Amino acid sequence: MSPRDVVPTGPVYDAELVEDVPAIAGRRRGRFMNWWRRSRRVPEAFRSRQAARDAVAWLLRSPFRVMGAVGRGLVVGLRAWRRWVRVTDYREAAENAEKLADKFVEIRALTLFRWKVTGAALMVASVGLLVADLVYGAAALWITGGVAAVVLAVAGRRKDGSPGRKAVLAGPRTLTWTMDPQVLVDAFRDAKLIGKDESLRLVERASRVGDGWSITVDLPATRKADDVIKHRDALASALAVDEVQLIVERVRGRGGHAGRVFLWVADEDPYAGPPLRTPLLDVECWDAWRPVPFGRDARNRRIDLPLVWTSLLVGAIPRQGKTFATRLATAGLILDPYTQLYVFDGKGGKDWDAAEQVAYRFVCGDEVEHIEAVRDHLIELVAEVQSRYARMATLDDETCPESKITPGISRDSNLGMPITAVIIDEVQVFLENPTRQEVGGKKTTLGAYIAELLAYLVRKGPAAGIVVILATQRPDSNTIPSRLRAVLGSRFALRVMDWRDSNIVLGEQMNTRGYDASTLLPSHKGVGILRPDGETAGADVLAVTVRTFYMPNPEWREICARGRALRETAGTLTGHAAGDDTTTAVDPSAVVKAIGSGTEEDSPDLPEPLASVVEYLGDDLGNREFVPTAELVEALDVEPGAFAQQMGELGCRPTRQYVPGDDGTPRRVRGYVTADIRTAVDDFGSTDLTDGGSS
Ligand SMILES: Nc1ncnc2c1ncn2[C@@H]1O[C@H](COP(=O)(O)OP(=O)(O)OP(=O)(O)O)[C@@H](O)[C@H]1O
Repeated sequence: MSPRDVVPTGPVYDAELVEDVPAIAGRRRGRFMNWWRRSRRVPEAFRSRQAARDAVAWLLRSPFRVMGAVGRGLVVGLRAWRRWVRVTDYREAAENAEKLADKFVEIRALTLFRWKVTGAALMVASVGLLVADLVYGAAALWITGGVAAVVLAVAGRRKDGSPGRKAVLAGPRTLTWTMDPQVLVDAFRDAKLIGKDESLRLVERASRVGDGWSITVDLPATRKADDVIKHRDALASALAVDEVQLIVERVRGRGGHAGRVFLWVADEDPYAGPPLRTPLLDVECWDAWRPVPFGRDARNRRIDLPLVWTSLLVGAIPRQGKTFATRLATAGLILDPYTQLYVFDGKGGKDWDAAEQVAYRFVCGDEVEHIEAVRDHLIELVAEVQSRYARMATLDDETCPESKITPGISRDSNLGMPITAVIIDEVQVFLENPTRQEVGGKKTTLGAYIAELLAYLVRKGPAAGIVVILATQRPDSNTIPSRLRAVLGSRFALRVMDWRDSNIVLGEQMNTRGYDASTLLPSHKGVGILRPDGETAGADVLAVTVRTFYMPNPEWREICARGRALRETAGTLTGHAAGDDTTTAVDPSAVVKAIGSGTEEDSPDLPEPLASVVEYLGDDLGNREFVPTAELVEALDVEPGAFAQQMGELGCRPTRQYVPGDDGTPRRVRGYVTADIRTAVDDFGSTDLTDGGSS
């Protein structure tokens, strides 16, 4: 740089301040916005930015809407006048009665008369306006024009149901219906949830709740809230929002009834955003008897999962958060030092290795020796359940009021009946093992025997303090036999392949009740449908979509380490974690007797669509005589022609029978006699076994 490049400047002082006007203005604006959002004086509805934006848009649009209404009013007025002047009603009546020729002269005279009336009225109006203009000046014309515009705007306002004047709104209607509930009524009609002539009754006005709008409505008499839940996606489509944004719940108990619906429409995807941290990390220990914090629902309410006195099945396709969800439920039990843990991992990765330091029994792997070890531990536990019942019978009524474990019993080390949790990840690895073995003189497979042992523990164990948690990435009917599935109390389905798998996890016909885990988005990791055990949760809702808390490996390890420290302090560290893997000697015949015949071969796989029909009907297969084809086609979501053909090939031919219609009068419909379906199932079973035997 040459000296010529240096430019002379004035003196520069230390700490010279430069007034930053935009920054100050920005700060003031920020302060004002802060005050606006927090002040109690500003109504809740005005605090949201979206509401403010909407109000401004509404204001800006209103002149155009008025002009539009005036234009429509003009057209409506002209049309009405034309009908009147042409005596259209009289003319049509005469035409209908085929007397137009007779009445022609009369109609013509009336038409002429009405034209004259029109002419006279126009003359009077023009003269009146002229006089008013002369006497009162232009103001009279303005006032008359204004009044006429108001009259025309009222006549031309958008009214529902009038042909050609139906509101057509673009984009999401979420905010529109908060101002004009008629839009909500239209959406219900479009979704066919209410009839054309029916309407809704608003129990409460639309209001802001969390990051969304909520409203409670009463359906017309005879319409059911359950149907709205079932057809939630149709309503979401009519409201032009994604179905994950629309929450529909029945209002139950006091103030609720079968036709009262609570709707909540989220501003945006409620399951997006950063993962949620589990509150268990903030506690030193947890009481296993308390429901474990599991996640949050769309409205950000915490969902807790009771585990004692129930069992849990978690199902999902891979990489959706199944192991994470299972570990979350387990974490609550780990943080209770009085809980005994049997941890079996069929995957054999490192997902569960941290639990080894707290587990009473621990198996990780999918080799035969691992599966046999699991079987032996389960046999040990079945014997323990029997022993617990025997010991509870000897306790006095004060310690054990019913034949059920209590918190006091579970923590009394002298009684030796702690809450014992069996956690099995990738349970299909154990249930599908085909190694033949003989149990109680009958031939079976290792997998089938494990299924029987688990079914016993799930059925009989809860009252004796046994909690069974099973997770599988193959929630199909062959993997988890129905006799085991049927007794599992709580269910959690993350995303699965199709509605059948969803029903296998959540329970029969849950898709037809509006709960289908195959509709969850792949991007929603850790989001699933929780169907809590009705007995323990006392929940008002049948099922709820939950975004589980996120507990990655470091936090999981921290919880396990904390669990170990708690057990060391309480002196409850036993079994595998304490380096003791000796299995208690058990009399196998007593176990076989306990689980009953329990060692049946699995029933053969039925071909589709018979398997789905049998699954859909469940107990109804034995209880009902006839099932309409339309019902099956809708429930199974199949193409009617192909369905009838496949059923025919399996020996089920449709017949016609009378069934009660919606209004109670009998209707004759096509359908299948359940006896035929049962015969087809039996026939298939015997053929399959014969084939199997001959091969
Ligand atoms: N609650 C959650 N919030 C956010 N992300 C999650 C949550 N739960 C799980 N995930 C993400 O999903 C991924 C898969 O989770 P996880 O390992 O539990 O799946 P999985 O169903 O057990 O898979 P696999 O069947 O292969 O074992 C995790 O790596 C994690 O990043």
